[in-house]
Formats: sequence, structure tokens, C-alpha cells
Amino acid sequence: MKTYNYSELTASDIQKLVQRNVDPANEIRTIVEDVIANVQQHGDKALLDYALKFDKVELNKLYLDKAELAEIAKAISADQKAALETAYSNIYKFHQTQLKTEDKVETMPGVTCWRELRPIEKVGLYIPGGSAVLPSTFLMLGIPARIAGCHEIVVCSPPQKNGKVNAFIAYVALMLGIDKIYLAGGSQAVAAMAYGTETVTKVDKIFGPGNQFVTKAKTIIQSTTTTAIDMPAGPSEVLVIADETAIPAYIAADLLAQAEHGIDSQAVLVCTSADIAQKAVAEVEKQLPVLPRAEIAKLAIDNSYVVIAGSLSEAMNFSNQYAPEHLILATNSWEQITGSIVNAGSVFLGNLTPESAGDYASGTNHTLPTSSYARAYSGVSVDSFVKKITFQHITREGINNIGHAVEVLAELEGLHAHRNAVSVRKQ
Ligand SMILES: NC(=O)c1ccc[n+]([C@@H]2O[C@H](COP(=O)([O-])OP(=O)(O)OC[C@H]3O[C@@H](n4cnc5c(N)ncnc54)[C@H](O)[C@@H]3O)[C@@H](O)[C@H]2O)c1
Ligand SMILES: N[C@H](CO)Cc1c[nH]c[nH+]1
Ligand SMILES: [Zn+2]
Repeated sequence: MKTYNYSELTASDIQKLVQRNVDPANEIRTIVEDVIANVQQHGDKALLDYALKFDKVELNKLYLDKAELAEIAKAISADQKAALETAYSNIYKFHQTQLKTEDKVETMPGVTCWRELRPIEKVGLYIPGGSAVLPSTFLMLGIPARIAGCHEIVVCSPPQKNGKVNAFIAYVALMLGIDKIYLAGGSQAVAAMAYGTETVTKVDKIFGPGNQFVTKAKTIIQSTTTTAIDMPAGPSEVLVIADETAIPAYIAADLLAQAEHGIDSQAVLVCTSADIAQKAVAEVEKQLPVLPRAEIAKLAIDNSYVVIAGSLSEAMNFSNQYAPEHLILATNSWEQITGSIVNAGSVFLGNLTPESAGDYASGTNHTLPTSSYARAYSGVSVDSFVKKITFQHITREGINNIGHAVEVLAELEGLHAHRNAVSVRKQ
């Protein structure tokens, strides 16, 4: 892994280092725009054609129904079932606490304001299934959607070679009470949920991570349709901040865990100890070749790097500019530095907290902003599946109390009809 010294980096060097997955020649955009236009024009037929072109499978039907899912799910073992149940239970417990009723506020006597939650009616969940099928993502999206009370949940996932989804995706569908899965992947799935086709319902908001095609499609449709998106959740990434108390083998395992997601993933180590950094890189070289996905992980590691920082505060400075999807604090001093985290999707504290725990089963959501979008976006939560509608009620006393201020403000904006709407009510 290429190593840089933080003290030698200029502001523009840092700018270059923290950039990822840029599409300067608009190659991804061009492909995705074409796919979107095709799905918009040809609906289901385009989805079937793309299944053949990209997923190499000829489908005779675009979805699996409840009976088919139940049959596929039978292949799952007791141990696998138990692991999914543990994940379900922890994710459910953590997300359930996010559903909060807010207090009413009397801003002045007789003027009361409050907010109430309403579920987004139709939501679309994208479950990745290209280079790895991710049933964990189905739990991460389906559980908060169910807790929020969304009425219609449309699910798309790429068809596997046998023209179906795997047993784990089918089992999670049963756990979540979801009766249908559309066999569509990539940007075509996003387009189908944004525009609707003969069989796929148009949804109000699309959720879920995916590769660069999926992410680009989400960012395009949010400006060309009335369908919203959760966030740009693209190729996985991790930044590990480590000091002399970190354990090189653990750091390497965490870097490789995200590197194995895809060749466009990135794993960055920012370390205050040159010795630990060197040992961690040696560990990466030792652990990598024996991974079944070594080829993928190697390309991602080639696209990753190490920064040697003078102090934990310098390391955090770099991390805040990088705005990682996952931030691991591999130091016994983590309590002293959490307050200085400004930009990160999800944070893992201390040497015994692997990021994989959050990916699968600790309870937090793993659908998180990548490519520095953690500067402004949060990960998926129950909040992502609801709207917060404001309400207000004004009494006779209230209209007399607030009336004058509104009349003056309407007057100064030259909006007399606004002023009159108050004046006619005042006594
Ligand atoms: N940020 C997060 O929260 C998060 C969570 C989980 C996974 N991820 C990321 O999700 C991604 C999953 O990617 P994946 O590829 O395995 O699965 P995917 O389901 O995102 O994409 C597979 C689909 O991409 C389309 N595709 C493939 N090649 C194409 C091409 N040349 N042109 C147009 N479309 C093409 C195909 O339709 C295929 O079905 C990984 O990058 C992983 O890191 C991110
Ligand atoms: N690390 C991914 C989020 O970037 C989530 C995931 C799913 N399965 C394994 N990992
Ligand atoms: Zn992961």
C-alpha cells in the first residue's frame, strides 16, 4: 500500500487523496442514462433484456411470489436461520427506539405547534446481488420500513444464474412478511421503481446500496422524477485511525473486510505509529492471498493507501476531510477523540469492535453514505422511511397574541392578502 506522510501533504494533495469513484469522462452516467431511458420507454421488456445482457439469465417472469420464495427458503440450515434471527432481533431493537413521538410546543399563549410522523406510503428496496448477494442489506432496509409502517414495500434484487434469488434472500423476505421480489438489478431496477413498469410499482422513495451503476441511477432519478432516494450509498469503504495501541492483525482484517466488497472499494489506514502501520501492511499481505475473493480485494487494496500522522488529532483531521462511510478507532484512547469526529457514516470504537459486527448483527444500519457524502447525509434509519408533518393550532387568545407580528411582517414584504388573513380573524 502506498504510504504518505501527513506533514508533507499539501491541501491539494489531500483533496486528491480523499476523492473516490469519480466519473470524469461520464462513462457510467452515459451507460446509466441509456438504461433509464430504455426502461422508461419499454418497461418490463427492457428489464428482461437487461437481465439477459448484464446478469446472463433468460427470465420468463420478472418476479418470485410468496409460494416460490417459501420453497427456495427451505434450503437454509438451522444455524444460518439462527444467525439471521440474531441479526433481525438486534437490528429491530436498535431501530425501534428511533420511532419517537415529539412533544407539542406552545410557542406563545394560544399558539401550539408540533410534528407527527407518517410513513412514506410506497418504498422501493434495492438488495445488491452482483458480485455478492447481501441478505443482510435486506434486513437493514426491511426492518426500518416495517417499523415505520410503510404500506407498500417493493423489493428488487438481481437474478442469480438460476433465474431466482438465493435461499437467504428468500428467507429474509419471509421474516419481513414480503410476498414478492422483482428479479431486476443495477440501474434498470432503480429506473423501474422510479418510473414504474407494467409489473413494477412506481415508488415514492428508493433505498439501498449498490455498485456505481446503481448509485448513479439513484442520483439521476432523484432529479428527473418525483421519487426520492435515501442517499448515495456506493462502493464500501473504511478508514482506520490507529496508534501504537492498535493490533496490526486486526487492522489488516478490517481493511480487507471492506476491500473484498468490490474492486472500487477503498480501505485507508491513518496511523500515528510508522511501526504499527508497517506491521499492518505486512499483515494485509499475509491475510489477503488466502481469501476466496483475493482477486477483488487485491485490486481494492491497490487503490488504497496509508497516511502516517503526527498525532491522533492530525489523523482525525484527515479522516474528517475524507468523510468515511466507516470509521474505526483502533486505539485504547478512543474516548478522548470521539468528540472531534465531524464527518463519518458509522463509527467503531476500540480494538475489539470489528466493522463486520455492524455490517451484520450488532443493531446499527449498514446502509451508509460513501464517497464523502457522509459530510451531509446520515445512514438509513427509521427516520428515512417517514415524513415529519408539522401541525399548528391557534386559539382566540393565540390569534390576538401573534396577529400583530404577522401583520407587520406581511406588510414589510408587501403581501397584503397575507396580512388580511390575520386581520379578518383578530377581534
Ligand atoms: N454503502 C453501503 O451502505 C453499501 C452496503 C452494501 C454494499 N455496498 C456496495 O454495493 C455494491 C454491490 O455491488 P455489486 O456489483 O456486487 O451488486 P449490485 O447489485 O449493486 O449490482 C449488480 C448489477 O449491476 C449491473 N451491472 C453490472 N455491470 C454492468 C455494466 N457494465 N453496465 C451496466 N450495468 C451493470 C447489473 O445489472 C447487475 O445486476 C458493492 O460496491 C458494495 O461495496 C454498499
Ligand atoms: N460493508 C457494507 C456496507 O458498506 C455492508 C455489508 C453487507 N454485507 C457485508 N457488508
Ligand atoms: Zn461489509
